[in-house]
Amino acid sequence: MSDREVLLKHINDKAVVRGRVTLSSGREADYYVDLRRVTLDGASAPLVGRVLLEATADLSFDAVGGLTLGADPVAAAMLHAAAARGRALDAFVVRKEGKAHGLQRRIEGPDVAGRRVLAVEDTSTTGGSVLTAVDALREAGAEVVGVAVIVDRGARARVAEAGLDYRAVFEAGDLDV
Ligand SMILES: O=P(O)(O)OC[C@H]1O[C@H](OP(=O)(O)OP(=O)(O)O)[C@H](O)[C@@H]1O
Ligand SMILES: O=C(O)c1cc(=O)[nH]c(=O)[nH]1
Repeated sequence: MSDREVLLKHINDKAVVRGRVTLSSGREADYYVDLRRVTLDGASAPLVGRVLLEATADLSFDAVGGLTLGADPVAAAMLHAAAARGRALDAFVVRKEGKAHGLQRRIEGPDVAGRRVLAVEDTSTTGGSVLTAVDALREAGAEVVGVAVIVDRGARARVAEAGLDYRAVFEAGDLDV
């Protein structure tokens, strides 16, 4: 089985939860994909890193990250998968709000100004979270080369409308829901 096929099995086995749920956007849905149960799972996270590197192999970027919290382990998995291949890839974390103390940074990690970066998410439904990260990155002077997510739940059109290349490893229809 390919990494992508194994990852799909892990998502179906560990992350798909059926039942009425309120989503980040306030919308209601009949299932939830709790990808933190995959991206923070020791057996699954390496697959996430490799599969997302593969899905974005034709894009040129040297830092990856997104809006905390869902994006954080995705970026870390990609960083480690890249390092295992001898590729230098930094990660960053976009805070939901700026920090009032310390260095008051909205984006943590190595500086992104002037760099080509990839914005990631575990899952994207309306695209609101990832586009918030994109806005913060652009404000910080980064060039966002695209958006990559593990599971797309419908954000493709909105992200594309924002002029961004959108890579989703899986669509909702690929899942056992
Ligand atoms: O495309 P959207 O409509 O923005 O929804 C997707 C977002 O919802 C989830 O995060 P959540 O807002 O639950 O926060 P968390 O990452 O802090 O858990 C998920 O990790 C995405 O970030
Ligand atoms: O839209 C969301 O908030 C959302 C959907 C989903 O399936 N999983 C998740 O973590 N967030």
